[in-house]
Amino acid sequence: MHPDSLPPAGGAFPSPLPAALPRIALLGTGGTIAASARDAVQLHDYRVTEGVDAILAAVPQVRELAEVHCEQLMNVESHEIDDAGLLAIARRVQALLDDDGIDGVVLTHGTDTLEETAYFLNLVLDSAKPVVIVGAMRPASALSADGPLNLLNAFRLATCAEAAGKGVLVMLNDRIGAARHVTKMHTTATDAFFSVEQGSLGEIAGGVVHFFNAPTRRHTVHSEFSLADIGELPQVDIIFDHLGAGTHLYRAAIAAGARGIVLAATGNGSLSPSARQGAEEAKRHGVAFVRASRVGQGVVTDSADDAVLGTIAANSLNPQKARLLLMLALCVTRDTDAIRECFRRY
Ligand SMILES: NC(=O)CC[C@H](N)C(=O)O
Repeated sequence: MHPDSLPPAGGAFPSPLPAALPRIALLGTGGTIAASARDAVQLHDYRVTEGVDAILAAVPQVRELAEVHCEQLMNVESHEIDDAGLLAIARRVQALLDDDGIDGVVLTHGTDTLEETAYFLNLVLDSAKPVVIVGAMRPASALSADGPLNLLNAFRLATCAEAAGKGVLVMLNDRIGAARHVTKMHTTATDAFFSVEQGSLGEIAGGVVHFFNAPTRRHTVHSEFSLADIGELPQVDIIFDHLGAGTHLYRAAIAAGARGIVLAATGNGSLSPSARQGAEEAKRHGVAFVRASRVGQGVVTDSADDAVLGTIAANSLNPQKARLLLMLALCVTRDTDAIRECFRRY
């Protein structure tokens, strides 16, 4: 060894200053990740009881990855979140992303409507900083609870340079989902989330983030939608079509002030006779009408009837995501062709 590289007599080299940890905001909204049940084998009948501080305290390893700024936005099951709550979440996330002292955001959320919040944020947030939404399928009190590892993985992702600029990401069961594609496909299993068309963006294995894909649809900094343009979200209702459907739900939606209707149509966006009458009624009232599919996979293709009825194909968005895109589109335009273009672009 060269004498210069020897430690000074009687001591080690002065240790380098520890690198500053990324500063991540952890926002709690509730859900199963924040829930507990009466005993460890009670997996499905539980209540939201834990604050986001307690969720974080259960995973001390997070503190090795990030300096955490914790905030409780609400503490509810995600099927209780309304449009005003969604907007409030989005505005707070944006404010934190605008803060130079914050490098990324992790949001805990119930899984039932997680994909809706994820897709909405993906469309409205104006930042390339990582935003990761995380939930759990088993309550915190359960044997083999999945929340703690999901949370650690969410921080691994939010502190990974590669996660920047990829839109809003969803972390459950080791897999990285893109907000545009990921959807809940199982009622109770820990592998409840899938991205059917695109597959996962990547996974966390061996504690390391691995990306395999990137989102192809516009999002975040490339999206034309902005929270600044939104006062409140317009009413858009989803109607589920089926054999033997009636026309009353279309009339009710229009009478209740809907500015848009999304049809969870059969097959490739086919309209039952009642849905067709509903679309005609919507057109008479200037209500936008989107044909999504109840099938769960595939693109709803354009139809010659769209020109007659003024209907809009939802591309591959499921009805609940099509609803969010239609709400945002209606904030900026009433033009059917412009809304059609949104469904091709996002
Ligand atoms: N696994 C879950 O998070 C579902 C629990 C609850 N229904 C929610 O969405 O908040």
